[in-house]
Amino acid sequence: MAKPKRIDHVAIIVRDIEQALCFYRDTLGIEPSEVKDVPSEQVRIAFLPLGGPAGSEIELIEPTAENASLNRFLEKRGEGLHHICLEVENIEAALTEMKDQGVPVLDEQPRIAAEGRAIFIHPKGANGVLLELLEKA
Ligand SMILES: CC[C@H](C(=O)O)C(=O)SCCNC(=O)CCNC(=O)[C@H](O)C(C)(C)COP(=O)(O)OP(=O)(O)OC[C@H]1O[C@@H](n2cnc3c(N)ncnc32)[C@H](O)[C@@H]1OP(=O)(O)O
Ligand SMILES: [Co+2]
Repeated sequence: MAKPKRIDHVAIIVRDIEQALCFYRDTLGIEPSEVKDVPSEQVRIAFLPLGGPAGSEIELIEPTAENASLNRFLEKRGEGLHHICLEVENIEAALTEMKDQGVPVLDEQPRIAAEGRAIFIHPKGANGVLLELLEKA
């Protein structure tokens, strides 16, 4: 069983990363390790690490204009929790296991994520929460 090892990140969708950093960095005091564009996902991401190497991250995601799905999310629901990412040992094994169990996965193959390879599970298969399973690079 491809049991997840740990929470890798909790992703919060925002309209403007710089504005969101006024709270997460300047008020809460969590220094971003990196802010970068991930063109394959049409997003800009800020990583806010907590708890050292074995810890987790808050991931602020800002969709680019082209990302219809995430912009629809912002229109419908506003800013807020977007997905939770769980680290797995082997992403191919996790994908096979999810498909064998009839879980609605959004990927036929693992996709390139910011820090490894990932698959997504549709919220309808995970009690209303979008789940990302990630094998770290
Ligand atoms: C991988 C790179 C990076 C990293 O960590 O390294 C990232 O994490 S990038 C993150 C951005 N990428 C993704 O989110 C990829 C996976 N997501 C998708 O494929 C879509 O967003 C999807 C399929 C979850 C929803 O897209 P769709 O076009 O089907 O959206 P709809 O507007 O039609 O919504 C359908 C239905 O689902 C609800 N919904 C949508 N998003 C979420 C969500 N994040 N959490 C919970 N529920 C969600 C939406 O409200 C609709 O429900 P309804 O009751 O009909 O209103
Ligand atoms: Co993510």
